[in-house]
Amino acid sequence: MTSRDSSSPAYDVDPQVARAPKVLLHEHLDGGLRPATVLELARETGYDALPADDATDLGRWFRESADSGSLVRYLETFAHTVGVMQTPDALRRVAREEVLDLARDGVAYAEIRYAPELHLERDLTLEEVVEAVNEGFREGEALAREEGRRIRVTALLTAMRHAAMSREIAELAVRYREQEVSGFDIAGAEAGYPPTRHLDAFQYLARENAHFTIHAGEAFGLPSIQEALTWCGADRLGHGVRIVDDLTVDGIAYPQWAAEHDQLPDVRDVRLGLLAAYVRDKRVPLEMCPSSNVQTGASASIALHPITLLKDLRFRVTVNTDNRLMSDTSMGKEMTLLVRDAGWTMTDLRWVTINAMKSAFIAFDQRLALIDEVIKPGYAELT
Ligand SMILES: O=c1[nH]cnc2c1ncn2[C@H]1C[C@H](O)[C@@H](CO)O1
Ligand SMILES: [Zn+2]
Repeated sequence: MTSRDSSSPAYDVDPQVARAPKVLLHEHLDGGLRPATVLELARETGYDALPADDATDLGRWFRESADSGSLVRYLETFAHTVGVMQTPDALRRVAREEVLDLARDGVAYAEIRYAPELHLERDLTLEEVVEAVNEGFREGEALAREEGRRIRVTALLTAMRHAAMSREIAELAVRYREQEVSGFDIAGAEAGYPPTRHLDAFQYLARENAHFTIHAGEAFGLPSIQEALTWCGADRLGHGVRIVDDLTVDGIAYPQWAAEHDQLPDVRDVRLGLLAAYVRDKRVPLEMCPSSNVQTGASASIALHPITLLKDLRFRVTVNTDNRLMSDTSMGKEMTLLVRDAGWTMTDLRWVTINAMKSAFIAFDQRLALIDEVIKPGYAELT
């Protein structure tokens, strides 16, 4: 059984983790709605296909449906969030609330991604979608400031890997680069849709000196990671968890070793293949999302999630939520789980937070300022 035990008791965010400044590089706008907002927007916009009519039941439905052990089935749940995000007001509200929720979770900097092409059912233009979301992000930042919380959010524009709009979306991202759109991504079902399908978009972005990340090494293994990095030139990997397929433990391929052991290996027994060594040597940021991976079957549990091994091997690991609604999670919860189930310390959390800030798509001086003025002092205050 690879899916998460959905009957496990609710747990609280560790109080010290709650106070720590956080950086989030991998969160989907359409995966982070409040259940009550999904219900209200459905009512307002006439969307009548929701599977529950009460916020608690709906939240549970999303989490349990996403607990399928399959990325493809996990992605089916997005029909209901995307379904209610088809008007400027709805997009603005969702964006505003997400920023506020992240700020309350202690997030100081976030890159939130979404696929503009999924929000055209009611004749919005791609530009109208981006502008509505941007307005919501700015409103969310202002509301957070009123609560005494400082957060900055930039957008990543995603193209769906099964579709054929990546070049257009890449151009859109470049057009809005001065308006807090910091990069580009491809997402959706991975198997059967290799990153090189979108080479034209990536080569365009490279010519424009623009940044992009690619969902790779989540539901499909090393060839996807190899293509994303060496053919497409991705700055970061979305998930990248399957890079462990290129490790050996005592001469045994890691997946086989892991199937036979109920623990993580000693790092001294681990050897890196050429691709894994390349990822570590080049400091390629891995946008890892532990709970999401347990739900889609990429990892058996948080305790056995490769993020801990990769951290101990000093890969450039970052911790992310992916989809707070589908995983019933937050940055505080992901970090608490790593402390509780995988033995992480506050020093580890500080390290991955600085890793994430270094790997963000905003300008170097701005990243440095957040590290020196927010993250380091924030962690110093915890002790
Ligand atoms: O973890 C994921 N892997 C691949 N695609 C994903 C994941 N989470 C969300 N998506 C898809 C579904 C959304 O509708 C889309 C844009 O945010 O991205
Ligand atoms: Zn994702």
